[in-house]
Amino acid sequence: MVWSVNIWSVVRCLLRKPAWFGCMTALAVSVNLRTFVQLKETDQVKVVLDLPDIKLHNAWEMEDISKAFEDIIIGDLFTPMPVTEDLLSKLKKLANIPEEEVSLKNLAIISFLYIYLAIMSHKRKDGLQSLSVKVTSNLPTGSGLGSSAAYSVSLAAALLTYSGVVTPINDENDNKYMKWTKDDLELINKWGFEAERIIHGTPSGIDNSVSTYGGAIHFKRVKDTDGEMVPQITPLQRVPELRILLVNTRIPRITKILVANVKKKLEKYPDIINPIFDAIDGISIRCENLFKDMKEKDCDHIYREIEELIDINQSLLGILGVSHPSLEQVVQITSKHGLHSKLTGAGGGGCALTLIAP
Ligand SMILES: Nc1ncnc2c1ncn2[C@@H]1O[C@H](COP(=O)(O)OP(=O)(O)O)[C@@H](O)[C@H]1O
Ligand SMILES: C[C@@](O)(CCOP(=O)(O)O)CC(=O)O
Ligand SMILES: [Mg+2]
Repeated sequence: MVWSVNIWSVVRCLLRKPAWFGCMTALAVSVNLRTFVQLKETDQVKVVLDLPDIKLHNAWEMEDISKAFEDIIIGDLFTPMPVTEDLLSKLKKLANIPEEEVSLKNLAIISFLYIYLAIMSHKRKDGLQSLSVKVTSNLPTGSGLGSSAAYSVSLAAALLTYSGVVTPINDENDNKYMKWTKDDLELINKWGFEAERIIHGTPSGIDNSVSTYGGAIHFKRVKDTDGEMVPQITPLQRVPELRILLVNTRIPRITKILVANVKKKLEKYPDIINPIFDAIDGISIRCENLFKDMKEKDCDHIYREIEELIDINQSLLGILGVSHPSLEQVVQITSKHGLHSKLTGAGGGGCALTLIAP
């Protein structure tokens, strides 16, 4: 049986805020770049992970996988157990990955094993089926366009669908891509978030949310009745049609490391960094209000203000240490043509986005 699941991918909001801003506001919009997961039942008595986009092909003997199921219990199917250091060590051991080695390939393997073991452990009473899992994407990986979220959410959706936990719904108007009910999407998003925790360290949840729901969202983490910080996801009422140029500097970077560095800076200079977070929060909120005011005509003054906010945002992200000379070069070059650019995602290289105002 071959399954194929396609999930929206994520391009950063105009005025991005990174994960380290626990309760900050962020706007994120998705574009129609897809990540595809293909599951194939095989008789190889193995679990195969095929990631051609990063030139990775791994296989685990079913015997090792069965042992892992005994040793690695990953909580309840409907409330994913948070990823602990102990769980990560066990997953690294299963994958023969050295404890301290952080690489895109390793993060892809560990996040896959986490999702596979967690979800399939509830299906194994029917006997372990050998599977080949292939992931491909239209998104460049490790480039600040949220490919990790699309990867995490697609794997969650595919394995939850394959194991019968969620059920795709038919949409006669568009049967090109699989769709799910709101409740199923919520569960897919929860698992996607846990996998993002492996890849990002301390993600806010915005990337997996916009990968799951598509469209454009206002994202904020708020305190619930138990005092827990939980994501508050509100679809944006109005997103004007903006023309955005994405430039990929092709400078490789790892979000997990960038996020950790900003966290260190926050711990070292809380009185300096927190006001920067507040400033970027204000930019996101102001931008959302500008979007609401954008009508079909005479938006020049609004575009001018968004361009100014992009410049301020880029400078503030530079202070946080997540720009890069290659990104600054894009800012300089585009500014010579009267255009305004900022980094996307966690920065450090990867992509810059430029607003092409009419
Ligand atoms: N198509 C893909 N194939 C394999 N791995 C992928 C794919 N898309 C994303 N990933 C994984 O997602 C992670 C990308 O990490 P991250 O640093 O967050 O960059 P991004 O800005 O793309 O989200 C890496 O572990 C990468 O291997
Ligand atoms: C860390 C974060 O802010 C940016 C990550 O984006 P990317 O992985 O660089 O595309 C995402 C998040 O808020 O979790
Ligand atoms: Mg990412």
